[in-house]
Amino acid sequence: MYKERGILIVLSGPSGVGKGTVRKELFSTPETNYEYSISMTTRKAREGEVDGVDYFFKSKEEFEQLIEQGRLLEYANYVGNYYGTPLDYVNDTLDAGRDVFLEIEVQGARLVREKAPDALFIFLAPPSLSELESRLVGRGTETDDVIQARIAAAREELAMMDLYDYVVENDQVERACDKINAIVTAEHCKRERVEQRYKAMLKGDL
Ligand SMILES: Nc1ncnc2c1ncn2[C@@H]1O[C@H](COP(=O)(O)OP(=O)(O)OP(=O)(O)O)[C@@H](O)[C@H]1O
Ligand SMILES: Nc1nc2c(ncn2[C@@H]2O[C@H](COP(=O)(O)O)[C@@H](O)[C@H]2O)c(=O)[nH]1
Repeated sequence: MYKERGILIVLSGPSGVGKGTVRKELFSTPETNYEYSISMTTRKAREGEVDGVDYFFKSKEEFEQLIEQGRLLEYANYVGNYYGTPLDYVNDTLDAGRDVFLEIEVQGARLVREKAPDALFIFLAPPSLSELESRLVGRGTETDDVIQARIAAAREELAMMDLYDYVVENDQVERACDKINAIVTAEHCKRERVEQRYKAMLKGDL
């Protein structure tokens, strides 16, 4: 039986905007029907992060081997570390008719746009630059140098938001989640093309 391919959902935006927080909130409810693609990274695990849950933590050599073997849908070198999306997991899950959710930075999202133009691109925007900075500082997981580098990157990343299908402001986590779920539901309605099935039925083709 023909099975509709899942939708590749790409949530992107600057560091500290709340992508991880929004993603965890989305996945904490049983109604959420997406599969989260766990990324590979060469970054060191933060306190409490678990290999195979938060990321697959890799050495630089291991990561470069994955690149050479073509096993990543996309990857980026972001503020001194590699981050990438496993290709087979994404393809197998989409082929099984399940939606896949990527939470990635902006360079990577651009590469996905080239390789999978039918993906759904959502940019998570902060209420303001100063709020972005205070979220990044308040998280307390990076050194001052890294925070400054991420803020510098954020200015360039924010300039890319009009390349996305949708921009969702993360003023409140629950509100942002509701909007993302609504966008995905609408995208399913669009792709199901119910009206074409009706037209075929009315013509007697089905
Ligand atoms: N809507 C919100 N209002 C206030 N604080 C928020 C909101 N969303 C997230 N935060 C806080 O902002 C900080 C950064 O959030 P988070 O780690 O989810 O960002 P991120 O975009 O995933 O960052 P990175 O790209 O660096 O992984 C966290 O301390 C989080 O609790
Ligand atoms: N291009 C990709 N970016 C990714 C991927 N997984 C995570 N990320 C993004 O990297 C930055 C930094 O993450 P952090 O965990 O060190 O704070 C952040 O914007 C993530 O969304 C990926 O597979 N590809």
